[in-house]
Amino acid sequence: MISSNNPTNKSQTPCPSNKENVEEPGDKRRRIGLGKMVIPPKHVANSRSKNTLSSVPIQSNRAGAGDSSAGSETGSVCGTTSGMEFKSREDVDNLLNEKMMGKTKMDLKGTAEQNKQKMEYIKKLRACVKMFQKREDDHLLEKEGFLQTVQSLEERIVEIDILAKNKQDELITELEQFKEKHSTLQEICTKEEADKLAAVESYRKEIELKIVAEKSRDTLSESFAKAQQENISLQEILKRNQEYNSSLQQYNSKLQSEATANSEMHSKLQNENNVLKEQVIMFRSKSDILQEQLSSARTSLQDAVKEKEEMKSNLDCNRSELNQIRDERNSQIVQIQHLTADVAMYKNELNTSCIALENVTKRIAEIEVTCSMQKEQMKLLQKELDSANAKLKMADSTNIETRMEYKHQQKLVEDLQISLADAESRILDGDKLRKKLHNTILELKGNIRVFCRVRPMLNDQEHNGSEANHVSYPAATEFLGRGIDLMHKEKKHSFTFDKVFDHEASQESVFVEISQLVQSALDGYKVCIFAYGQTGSGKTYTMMGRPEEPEMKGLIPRSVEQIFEVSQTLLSQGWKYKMQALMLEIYNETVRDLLTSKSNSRDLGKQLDSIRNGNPSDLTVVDVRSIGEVSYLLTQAAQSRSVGKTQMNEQSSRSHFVFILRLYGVNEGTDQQVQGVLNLIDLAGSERLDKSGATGERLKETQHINKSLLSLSEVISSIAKKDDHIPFRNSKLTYLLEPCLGGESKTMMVVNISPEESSSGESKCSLQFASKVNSCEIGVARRQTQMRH
Ligand SMILES: Nc1ncnc2c1ncn2[C@@H]1O[C@H](COP(=O)(O)OP(=O)(O)OP(=O)(O)O)[C@@H](O)[C@H]1O
Repeated sequence: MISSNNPTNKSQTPCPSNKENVEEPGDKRRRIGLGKMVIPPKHVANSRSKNTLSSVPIQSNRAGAGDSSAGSETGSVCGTTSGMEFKSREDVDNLLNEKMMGKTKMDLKGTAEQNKQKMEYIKKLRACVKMFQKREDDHLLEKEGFLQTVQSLEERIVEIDILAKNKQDELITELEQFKEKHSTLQEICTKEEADKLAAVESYRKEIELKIVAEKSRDTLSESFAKAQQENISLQEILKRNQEYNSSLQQYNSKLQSEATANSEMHSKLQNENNVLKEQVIMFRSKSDILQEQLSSARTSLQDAVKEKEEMKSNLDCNRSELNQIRDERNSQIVQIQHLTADVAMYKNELNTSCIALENVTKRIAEIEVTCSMQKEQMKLLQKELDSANAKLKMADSTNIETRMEYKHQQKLVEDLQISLADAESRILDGDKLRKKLHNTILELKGNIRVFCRVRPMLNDQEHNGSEANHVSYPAATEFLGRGIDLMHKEKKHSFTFDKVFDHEASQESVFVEISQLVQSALDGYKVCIFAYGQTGSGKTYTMMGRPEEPEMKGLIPRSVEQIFEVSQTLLSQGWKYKMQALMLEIYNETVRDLLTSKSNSRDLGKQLDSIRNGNPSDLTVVDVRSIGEVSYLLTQAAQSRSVGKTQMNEQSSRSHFVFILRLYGVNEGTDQQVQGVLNLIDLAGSERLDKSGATGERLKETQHINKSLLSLSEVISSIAKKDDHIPFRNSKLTYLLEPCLGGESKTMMVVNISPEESSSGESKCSLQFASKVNSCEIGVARRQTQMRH
């Protein structure tokens, strides 16, 4: 009985009692004839026919019912065998075993009962044989059907084979195509992979180059700063040396004047000495005379003493004579009195001689005192002379030392001057290298540089207790000075720019970062710096500042100062510059000249082409020769500019302010010519209409400002997407900025941010716009240089 596609299994687990599972061979044929895909394989068909007995349960009643001829032939048998069933091989075996249990057919001596049983048995056997014949017929029919089926199946198989072959061929060709495609794709893949690797490599190299360039820029800036420091300290040393030198010269001349005074004094003293010597000689001669007088007085005194002695002896003689003559005394008394008078006279003479002697002695003593005094004086003078000589000698030696020191200092000054010149040339070289590196970095980056500056809280805001907690700066080295984090609606937004200045950054520190860019204008580049941001965020402060206060000066006055100062120093290298200033504003989509009186000011919108090309006929172009002239023009322009009060800013710029400084440089030595342009732009502030509370004229202004800033953002988006068409002509502002944004110039944007939390939405928009600007590749700026004919 075939009830499934697995007859083998059926033979193992037949299910004869389950009639619902029984399937007629005819059914099978019908099933196969319907062409269903249940096709028994050949060997299954064979095994089925072979195992019919063993595997197919036998239903003799069905065989009997289905075969009328058998029924007629074995009618009695059927009658007696009704209900006889050969369900399985066991039934047949049982039948055969029944025979085995009884006597043999040949045993004819059995009872009638036995005969009846035999007849019954024979009937059964006949029924069994008939059933087998029937089954054989059925099987033959079935076999025929099977054969037909097999044939049709074989045909079908052949068809299917052909189809399969065709399909296989198709598949093979497809496979080959796929293989080809696969190999080409693999080639592309490997190429792509190689390109990717090359790109990654070149990107890595670029990053390395960038790092190297940044490092060398840093080291150069350091060495430049150092060189500047050295320069300053050398200049200080030089100044001090010069001061020291001049003080030495003063000291030297003082010493020389002292020396001449000393030599004058010396000669004077020598004169005095000579005079004194003459006096001494005179005194000596006088003394000699006095000595002679003294000796003659002494001899006369001796003579007088001798005379006195003689007289005494004479007196003695006379006394003896007196004694002798006492007698004769009376006669000789007169003689004695005469003699006494003579003695008295001699005594008087002696006294006068003594007095004269005393006088002479006194005079000698006086002369001796004077002489000794003069000797003392002479000694003193000699001492003074000696000390003066010693001083002179010392002054001479100090003079020599000073001269030597002077020479040494001169040598030092010369050395310092040489090293100063060396340092200056190194600074110049460093400057050149830095310029080159700066240009290389810009060329490598090829994009607009963007700085971000956060305004400090204004006084009244601080008093209101407003805090700028929502703005912070990442401390990671990678983002230090370049990153800014903004909290808006409890979400953190991080941005990175070329430089970020916090609220404490000074005007000077901002300018230092752009000074190289300003310098490029002198080198012949077009330079454009513009400030962008929400109204009241500090654009005008950044660009103009307060020019009257040195610390508060903004980028425009500082740039002008640098341009003029550097152009002066470049004179020594043969460069002569001519400069022209232009100032205009774009107000409500009209272009106005700010250097003409307000009454003369009219819309120059149609002249934007000529303004861009550098030959405007109606715009005032002023030749400027000094910082003062430009400052005057800036003040004039500031007065003409459209400014108004808004809810966000006391003094809000209601227009885009454009300051253009054209520079024409000629080098007399090399005949080289350069043409640079410095565009400094203070954009009007973006403003949310609901927040600004503007109405009437203010509303119109705000709408124009927002529209032109929107055009700017559309232009930036197009550049960032590298669109074929950039909508520069959508507004006057973008049309004017086209040369700056189109790759011809070195461009930098300062995005200004208000620190108040209430402005975080606008700050986010500004920072997002700035990021987009930062990612714009605008190409490489070209230097405008040529040779003079
Ligand atoms: N860095 C700063 N330090 C000190 N004060 C500042 C700074 N930046 C801006 N301010 C002050 O903030 C106020 C607004 O600044 P400013 O007028 O420059 O803004 P703005 O962006 O030009 O505005 P608007 O677009 O309306 O013209 C001014 O009073 C200015 O002096």
